[in-house]
Amino acid sequence: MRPEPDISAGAAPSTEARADDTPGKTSAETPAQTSAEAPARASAEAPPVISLRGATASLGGRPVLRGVDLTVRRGEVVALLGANGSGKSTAVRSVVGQVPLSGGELRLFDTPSRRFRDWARVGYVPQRTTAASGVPATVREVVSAGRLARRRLAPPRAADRAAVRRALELVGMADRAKDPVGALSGGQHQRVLIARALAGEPELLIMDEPMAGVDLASQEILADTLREQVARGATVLLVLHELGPLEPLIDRAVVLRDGCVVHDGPPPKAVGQHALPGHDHVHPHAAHDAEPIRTGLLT
Ligand SMILES: Nc1ncnc2c1ncn2[C@@H]1O[C@H](COP(=O)(O)OP(=O)(O)OP(=O)(O)O)[C@@H](O)[C@H]1O
Repeated sequence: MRPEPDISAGAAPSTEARADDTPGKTSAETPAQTSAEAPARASAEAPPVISLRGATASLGGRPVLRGVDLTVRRGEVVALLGANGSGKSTAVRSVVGQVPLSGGELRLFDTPSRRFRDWARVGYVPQRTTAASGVPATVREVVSAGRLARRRLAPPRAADRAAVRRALELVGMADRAKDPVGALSGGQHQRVLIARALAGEPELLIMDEPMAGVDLASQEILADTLREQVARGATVLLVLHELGPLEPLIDRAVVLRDGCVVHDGPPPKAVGQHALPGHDHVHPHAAHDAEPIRTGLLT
């Protein structure tokens, strides 16, 4: 079982986890910030950032992932789709080390997960919960937590404060920096959680249903924010129920059903009747005898 990492969703990696670490890259050195390398995005030749092979995992004694293969290459924006309970959250939680794999292989930035320590390269926005609304912290404090993995326990420096400010501006929350997070609407709260992940200037951004329960205005801000991350060369894995305003950004969709991948390719189009709840989507490229793909876009 792998140790559970602390990543930019909250705390800096533990001292133990860093014991055999090689010196991490500075944000200035990371590929995500190197515009000359940006053309590699979405290329089949780009190196894999996430590689799950035959991944299996169980929760509460029940198999939830049953042999998942998922590759996300540098610069790609991949949507993980599927009906409720198909295993999407479990798959991304296994990628960030919160759910141990019982079998298969996970590599991050071409490093076996058991040896991966460079969590500052990863930004994770978990599925939204209401738990944080009771936390007596300001918006700036929550977003600043996203720098901890980069600061490595050192006091915040000008670069840290600037990154926090930039992240707050990106999600349109700069004017709320001093407000308690408990005073925010659901959509604003989600924007703060995304700003927390962005403050770490991650190369890989993983978001679990970032649009769920978010008002239209916040959705548009989040779509713009993501567009900006994609433009700077970030690699993105998104758990989504429907593509919605993010559709133009998605390079590829992976659809899960009952813990197995049933589609890996172009994002399914959800238009007209296909967008109605409960519709079983059949992808145009599916084999003739393939069962309908329940994309979970709206189910
Ligand atoms: N902590 C847990 N203990 C036991 N079973 C769990 C736990 N967390 C999730 N499950 C079960 O694992 C299965 C997959 O859950 P998961 O949250 O990964 O699905 P999902 O595709 O993300 O669903 P949703 O779209 O509803 O978020 C579900 O049947 C769920 O009930």
